[in-house]
Amino acid sequence: MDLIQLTPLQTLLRSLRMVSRAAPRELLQVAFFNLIRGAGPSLSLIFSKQVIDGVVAVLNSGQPPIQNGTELIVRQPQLFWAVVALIVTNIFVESISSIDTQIFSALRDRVQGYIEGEVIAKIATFNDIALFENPELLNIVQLTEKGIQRMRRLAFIVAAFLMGIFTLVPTVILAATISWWVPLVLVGFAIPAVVIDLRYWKRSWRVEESQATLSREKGIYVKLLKEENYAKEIRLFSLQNLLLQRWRDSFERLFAQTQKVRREGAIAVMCLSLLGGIASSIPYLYVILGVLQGRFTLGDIALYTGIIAQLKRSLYMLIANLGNVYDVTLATRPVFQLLDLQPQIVDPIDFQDFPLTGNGLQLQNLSFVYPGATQPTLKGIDFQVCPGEMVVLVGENGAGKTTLGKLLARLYDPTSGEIRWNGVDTKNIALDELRSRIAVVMQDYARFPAKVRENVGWGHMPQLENDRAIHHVLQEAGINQVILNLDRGLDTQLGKQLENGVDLSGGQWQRVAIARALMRLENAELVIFDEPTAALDPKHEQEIYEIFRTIARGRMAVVISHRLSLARIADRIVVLEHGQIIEEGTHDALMQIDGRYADMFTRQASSYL
Ligand SMILES: Nc1ncnc2c1ncn2[C@@H]1O[C@H](COP(=O)(O)OP(=O)(O)OP(=O)(O)O)[C@@H](O)[C@H]1O
Repeated sequence: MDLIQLTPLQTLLRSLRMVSRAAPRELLQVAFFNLIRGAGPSLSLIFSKQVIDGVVAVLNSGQPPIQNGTELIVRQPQLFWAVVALIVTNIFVESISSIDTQIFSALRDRVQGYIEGEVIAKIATFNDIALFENPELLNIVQLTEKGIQRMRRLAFIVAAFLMGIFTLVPTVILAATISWWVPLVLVGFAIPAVVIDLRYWKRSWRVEESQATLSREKGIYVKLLKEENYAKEIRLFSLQNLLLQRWRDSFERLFAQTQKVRREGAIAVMCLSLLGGIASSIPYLYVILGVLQGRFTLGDIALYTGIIAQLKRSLYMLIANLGNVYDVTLATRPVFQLLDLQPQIVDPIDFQDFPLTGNGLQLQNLSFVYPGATQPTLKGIDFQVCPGEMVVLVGENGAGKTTLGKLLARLYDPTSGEIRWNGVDTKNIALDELRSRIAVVMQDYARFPAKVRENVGWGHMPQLENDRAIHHVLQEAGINQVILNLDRGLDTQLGKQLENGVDLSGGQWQRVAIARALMRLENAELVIFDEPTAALDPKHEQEIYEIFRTIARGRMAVVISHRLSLARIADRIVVLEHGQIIEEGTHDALMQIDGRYADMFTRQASSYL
């Protein structure tokens, strides 16, 4: 699975398109309000100048001072209306600002909701589990979280950018009335600031990208220290200090790297302010000299001081946002890399008919290399599972048994070779149809924080509300009585994460997972059980074997187990070592050849004596 490479410009354009798709209405509202807010300060400056010049004119006229409002209207209607206009403009701009906050929040939430939805929908509908097992892809998934945050920020940046432009344009026009070169000086001084800012953001993102692994590592220590699964062993083995120290080390390393970039950021901000200060002081001195030389009025000082401050503010608002845009562009790239990721396990373009009967499963010269791995986990696997046959896969830890189970369930496709089911290459069968004919209990089965009904019924959705069917499979899995004893029966919430949730023991959870697989039996022709009895006490093992026998009857069953007593009931045993089949046959036949299986069986049997 290759990640696409996007240039910053491509990412920016896609980000902007996504933001506009996410919240078109809110964006229009923000643009409208910013247009009004942007023009407000310039209007306010013009009216301030008129007020000051009006007041100075009255003071210099030698007439008696104005006593009240009526006299002001009669003697200086222009000054009166300038004051009214100034007050109304200021009140209007202020009141608009408060509405703006709400519109901004709506824009931010819409953008976040839309993009988060796209990302989780992509992850949810992605058929390959490599997304959850491959470090490079895991990094991308982790970086999308930051990308979503930054995309949210992009919505703000767009809004602030509009505000900056709408404020800048009238201010530049007003600034040019001081002299044509004033806007040029301010804009000219801003260019190096833009360059500094962009370089800072680029560096800062590189560090963040390189930190993804480190920050995941830090997250792992937090998880280990906070989650119940690890709590007991961490205490029993006194691992707290070790893990705390590791967390501290990762934190310090992350902090040191970030701090270095922050220092560079602080220097960038200082340079920006320095350049801004120099740029704005030149026209400011020019205006003061102009007043002293009689070219400008006192009102002009207020107007021009305001213009310079505002031009500076809006220019630097644009510059800072330009830097932010760059940062956003770099950070949102993983979102698009994830969205563009093409799953390798896809539905075939031309479905082949999937016959209900045939010669069962055939694995032909099958090899498999995990994405990113250099060595194959499975090599040259050839074997067959006939209809109605129960095959048990045995082998030492890491031999490749679970991997073979994943290939049979088409969670991965073989790197070479093929799996044929009733003569059809499984790659040519519609995924949903293929999976509907497989019932699986995985070694690391899911403990859904959901109701008992859902934990079981999700195995076969149409039966979710069928209490009889659910109780039946719970009975088969030997856990019905436990569920009947719960206050709310099938509607009891399982898992401590939920309020009033009930937790089950490891063996009970395993039985629930078995019951879920049993729900599929109506359609399933292949059952795959990976360590189905690992969490069960030996007293009940025999009972579970009986269940297997019932389940397997008339179906193909592939069972992965270290309990070799289970292997005895199999029609055939396949022994894996280092990803290859080294022995195959019935229990008796394998005992007779006195090879690896016989050795494992004898060792295991002697440990029970
Ligand atoms: N997602 C993965 N990416 C890379 N390598 C993997 C992955 N999952 C498993 N492996 C490697 O593949 C090999 C076989 O693993 P697998 O889980 O199939 O063994 P197993 O026979 O089921 O072992 P066990 O009896 O301990 O469950 C191991 O060396 C393991 O490190």
